[in-house]
Amino acid sequence: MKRVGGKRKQKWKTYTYAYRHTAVTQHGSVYWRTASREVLNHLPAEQPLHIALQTCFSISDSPIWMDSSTRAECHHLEKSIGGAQVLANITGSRAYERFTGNQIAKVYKQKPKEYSQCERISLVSSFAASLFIGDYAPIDYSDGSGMNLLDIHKKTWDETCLNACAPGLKEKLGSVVPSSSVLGNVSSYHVQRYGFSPHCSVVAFTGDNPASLAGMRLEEGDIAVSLGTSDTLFLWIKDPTPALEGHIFINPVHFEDYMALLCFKNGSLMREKIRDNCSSASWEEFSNILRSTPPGNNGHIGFFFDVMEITPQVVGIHRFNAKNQKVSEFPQDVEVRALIEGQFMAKRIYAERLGYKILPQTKILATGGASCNQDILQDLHCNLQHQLLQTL
Ligand SMILES: Nc1ncnc2c1ncn2[C@@H]1O[C@H](COP(=O)(O)OP(=O)(O)O)[C@@H](O)[C@H]1O
Ligand SMILES: O=C(CO)[C@@H](O)[C@H](O)COP(=O)(O)O
Repeated sequence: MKRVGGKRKQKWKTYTYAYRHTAVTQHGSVYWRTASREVLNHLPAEQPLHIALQTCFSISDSPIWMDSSTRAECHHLEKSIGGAQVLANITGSRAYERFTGNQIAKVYKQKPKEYSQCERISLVSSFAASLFIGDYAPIDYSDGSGMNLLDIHKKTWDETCLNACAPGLKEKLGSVVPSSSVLGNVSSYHVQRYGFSPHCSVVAFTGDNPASLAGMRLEEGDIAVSLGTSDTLFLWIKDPTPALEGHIFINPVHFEDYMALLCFKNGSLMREKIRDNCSSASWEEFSNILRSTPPGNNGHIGFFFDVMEITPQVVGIHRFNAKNQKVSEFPQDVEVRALIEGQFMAKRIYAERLGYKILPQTKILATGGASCNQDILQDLHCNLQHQLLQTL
């Protein structure tokens, strides 16, 4: 809403903001082929985007956050900057395989021709914004913090990190802007083809986790848990202390502040696997089991990492009985409870290890696909032992 008119004659004029649907997966990268800007600037209203843009990408399979094949590039980046902690102090995170700088370094190494044919690299968020404004959209501070390239204090690209990843990267990345920046109006393509108002403003797009922090109106002291494909835990902080575990991003609401985030890769896909094995592929049955088994699981505990976990870096399924003996399987109902309790216990332990305090007044807010499941939420509540608000 924007107020127009003088003090006496106040009117409120409503603008449509293409703002609500800006939450996209973090860390993924899109490689625009040379001369694509021209195409983007003059999209023909009679063509769908996938036809109009079909020649615009120099890499056809864009890497996404689930890729963990860049260990060598991570080592190289940390070595170039003086170590993992130095990198974390500058960019908010030690080198992570899914972080975009390392993904770009791999593209440059394995596909140098395609890299040189690329004039612009977008994140998934700035890519989506580009489609709306009909031009290359800048990367926003918050999502840009998930690249191992941005100095989160100076809010500029770090030259040493850029040079360690690939040549000519600064030009290909363009500028970075605060996450709440208005980028411009929606392009004529959207006005003509989809009937958008030509006055519709486009705000910078950002990653799903920063957008959740903004959308959930998180206050200092609150903790948010996202139960999507990945599980994440994040909070609003003022004084960042980057560590070798977890991430610090620039805050999407107040860019002088920060957000701390922990990411767990074995989230919903792991729960789906146990649901399929132990509760006839039914969430209802899964919930029945959670309701009919006691908190604490009579001392049985399990850690389930189907794929290499991010926090902590381990893989495999590890079950322990009440006598703390490692066992190879559990009865199905014990397995379901062990999974959920193990996942939420890990969140609490890792959050506390990083110094995040869960106080009596702390609100725990849950979002993401699995937050529609009251029984999973109940367990989250038991494990974090505080007031729980479900927001989406
Ligand atoms: N009733 C439910 N109980 C538990 N998990 C659910 C339920 N419904 C959906 N989910 C999970 O939500 C996940 C999708 O979450 P979502 O936030 O949409 O994903 P993303 O983070 O990729 O956008 C699915 O993988 C599914 O396992
Ligand atoms: O890698 C991270 C956060 O650092 C993930 O949380 C991605 O942002 C993907 O999220 P979903 O697929 O779970 O939405």
